[in-house]
Amino acid sequence: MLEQLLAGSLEDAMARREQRPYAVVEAEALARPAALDALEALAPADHMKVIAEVKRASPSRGDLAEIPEPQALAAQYEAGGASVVSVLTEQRKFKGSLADLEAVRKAVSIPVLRKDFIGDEYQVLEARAAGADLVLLIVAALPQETLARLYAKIRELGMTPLVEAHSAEEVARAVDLGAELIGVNARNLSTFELDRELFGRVADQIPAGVIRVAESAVLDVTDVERYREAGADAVLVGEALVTNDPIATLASYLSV
Ligand SMILES: O=P(O)(O)OC[C@@H](O)[C@@H](O)c1c[nH]c2ccccc12
Repeated sequence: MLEQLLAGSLEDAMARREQRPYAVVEAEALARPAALDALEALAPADHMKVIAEVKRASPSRGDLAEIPEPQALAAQYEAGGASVVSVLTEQRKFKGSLADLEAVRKAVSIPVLRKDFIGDEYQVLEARAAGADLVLLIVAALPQETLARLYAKIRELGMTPLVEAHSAEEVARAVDLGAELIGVNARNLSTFELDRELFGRVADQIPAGVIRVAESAVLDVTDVERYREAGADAVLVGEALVTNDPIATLASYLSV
């Protein structure tokens, strides 16, 4: 499934590239004001930080919410105290788009993450051109050399890579890249199975000074407490925020 998701995102990107060549998007990316400092926004604090996700649907959970105005939801996230807004831009299964990201960028002044299946520099340029400050890199999706190349490209454009792992081996590869922001996804993107204990098992492998994000399967405040006890600096939450009152839900998570 992960291979199909990546192949679909790359195919969609190559279709856009026919319309908007590399050099055009590169010029747009370079003309943007500097990216916001995501490491500062997510720096460890005396409470859990939240990366709040704009997420309409997923292959594992189906349709979640319509979100006709992603910018309005993102503004609520910011008002509710989120540190970063994550925008799913994958179209086929998550029903997102780069237009969502652009709309969100205009509506908030906190850092914005492009969440997609990234495998090519062109997608990184698109992210910056649309106003992203962070880009997700999924270790399981790519060989190490490709990850290193994309990691460097994201940094070169002033953005922060969020490097996502789903096993001890993948955390080691994220650390090898020099990642300063590592996400441990409880959901296996190949099988969609959840492993809620994974974060706790691998957290100690993440060096001091690296920001640790627990991703997926936060359904209530007890999940946030569990991740906090296991050493998470931040949680990345989608479903629980798009299916409940985002402001009240964020308030409860930020009290942890
Ligand atoms: O909706 P949830 O269970 O709160 O999960 C959010 C986020 O972790 C999830 O959307 C996610 C994590 N890694 C990904 C990679 C691709 C697509 C989606 C994701």
